[in-house]
Amino acid sequence: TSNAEWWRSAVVYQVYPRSFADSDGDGIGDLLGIRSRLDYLQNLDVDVIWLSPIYCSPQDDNGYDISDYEAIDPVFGTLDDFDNLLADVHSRGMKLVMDLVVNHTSDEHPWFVESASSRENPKRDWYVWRDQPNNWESFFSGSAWQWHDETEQHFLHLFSRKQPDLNWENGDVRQSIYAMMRWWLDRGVDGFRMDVINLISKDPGLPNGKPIAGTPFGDGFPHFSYGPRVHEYLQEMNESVFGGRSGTYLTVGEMPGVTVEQAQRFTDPARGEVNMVFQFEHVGLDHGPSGKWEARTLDLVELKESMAKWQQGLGDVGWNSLYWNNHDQPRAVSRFGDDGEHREKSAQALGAILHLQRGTPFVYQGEELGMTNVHALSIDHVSDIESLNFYQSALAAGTSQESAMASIQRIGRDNARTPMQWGPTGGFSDGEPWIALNPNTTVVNAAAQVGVEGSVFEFYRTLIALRHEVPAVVHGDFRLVEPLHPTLFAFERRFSGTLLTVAANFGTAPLSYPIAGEWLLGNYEQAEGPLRPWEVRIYRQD
Ligand SMILES: O=C(CO[C@H]1O[C@H](CO)[C@@H](O)[C@H](O)[C@H]1O)[C@@H](O)[C@H](O)[C@H](O)CO
Repeated sequence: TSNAEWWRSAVVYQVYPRSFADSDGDGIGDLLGIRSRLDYLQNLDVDVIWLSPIYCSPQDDNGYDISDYEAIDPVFGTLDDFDNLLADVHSRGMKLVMDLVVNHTSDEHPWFVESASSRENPKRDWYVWRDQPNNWESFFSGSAWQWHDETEQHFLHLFSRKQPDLNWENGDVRQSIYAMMRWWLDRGVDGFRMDVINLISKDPGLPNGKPIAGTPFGDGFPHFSYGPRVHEYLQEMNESVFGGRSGTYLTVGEMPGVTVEQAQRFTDPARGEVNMVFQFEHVGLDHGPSGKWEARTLDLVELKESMAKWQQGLGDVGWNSLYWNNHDQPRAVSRFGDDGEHREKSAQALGAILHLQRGTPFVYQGEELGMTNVHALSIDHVSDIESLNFYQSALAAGTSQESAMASIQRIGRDNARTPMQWGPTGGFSDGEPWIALNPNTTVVNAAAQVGVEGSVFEFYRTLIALRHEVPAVVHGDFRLVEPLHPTLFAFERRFSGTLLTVAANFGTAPLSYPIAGEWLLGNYEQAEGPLRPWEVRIYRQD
């Protein structure tokens, strides 16, 4: 890999600052807390740290509603704390990527305050105002439009009412965002994770979406998820922000609904847009017809088919990001594995299946420990705006509290946001955490795993070492084997004479699958014979 494309052989660790490590006992994680845990991340040997938003924000959506892009929210610390953290990260040979949230701002951002002050304000056109709303629904339930009494118009917010969408058609908006990004690059950051960046271009005229049965809304998604100018904007951004700079940066675009064909265009290096995208196909396979809140049984054959399609689809052009979970998705081991009897083995099997694929793996904080979903006892324990809005609208639509709570317990975002489990009593904070600790911290915690052979942590450390040492892990092409097998997930990676074979048993019934070559790694002690419950084996042939 040329240095220019260092991100192809990198492993990224996502930190959710609110829940990672609290240094001042206020119950909310912060920058000094993250800094105090850099030994842990260096020991795991990750290459990049992605920080979810730490900017000034009313925290309506936990920081994804920004009121000042060039200031650190005091709850997380100061710009000095940030500079010191960045210097420390760099001195350890790691890199740091910021979260770029520019499809929308907070309604408390001065840009919106000005825009809302009067119809004549020069920044009126920085946002999307209309006399008449269309029928688009917000991602967080309800209409995507909010009436504004003072200026008697509606403004667009695809997410919460406190997250008005920016109007990217306006060149001044774009130039202000590019200047802000350059400001952070000048400060030394190594790239950006770009929030819902495929939503920034809306279809002209903002046409109504196809009506959604049983709701007053229409499906606006096709009209803003791949707008006519999205490629133009990303190329302009790339040129204006990264053009002419000697350094090379990691850019990953979060793109709900993106297809393989679109991703080939977004990540083709020749087009100068982004290095990789977060696609959502595999994290939508257990969504029912009406969306994420309706359960659908996950089928391994479908999961394999989806992953193989993306592996092959971006095999020649472009590049994949690889992830099982993040701060918006439930915990991987609870969703795709078995967080009961086989928690450790299934967490390790999931880790191997993801990290041995072609692309850049993202580890979400706590995934390397096999952290699980938390069984939120009641709506009073829920803090995520998406879940709270869903609960309200579900009850208004006649859903029972039990069934709405069951959906939130299964797939709500708070499952990913409980405090990092550093020790048997938690170790996240000396104060009362902003969100309840998962009581299984007594058994699932870093102190019980770091340096302990056979632990999920040590297994993840070995997977990351494999990517750093074995070129085939980075560059090998991908071939799925036994695609229709209901419990076997197996594939091959080939690169300049090396063949890696990965085979995992996604069940508990013994599964025989003989593999040729030298046994490289597994989550059980080495043994021939059938694969045991949630066993994964990696073999190498040269
Ligand atoms: O697609 C997004 C966008 O998420 C990004 O954008 C959202 C708005 O900024 C923010 O809430 C998320 O935290 C951020 O990652 C999610 O809202 C997703 O659809 C949903 O949460 C899954 O249920």
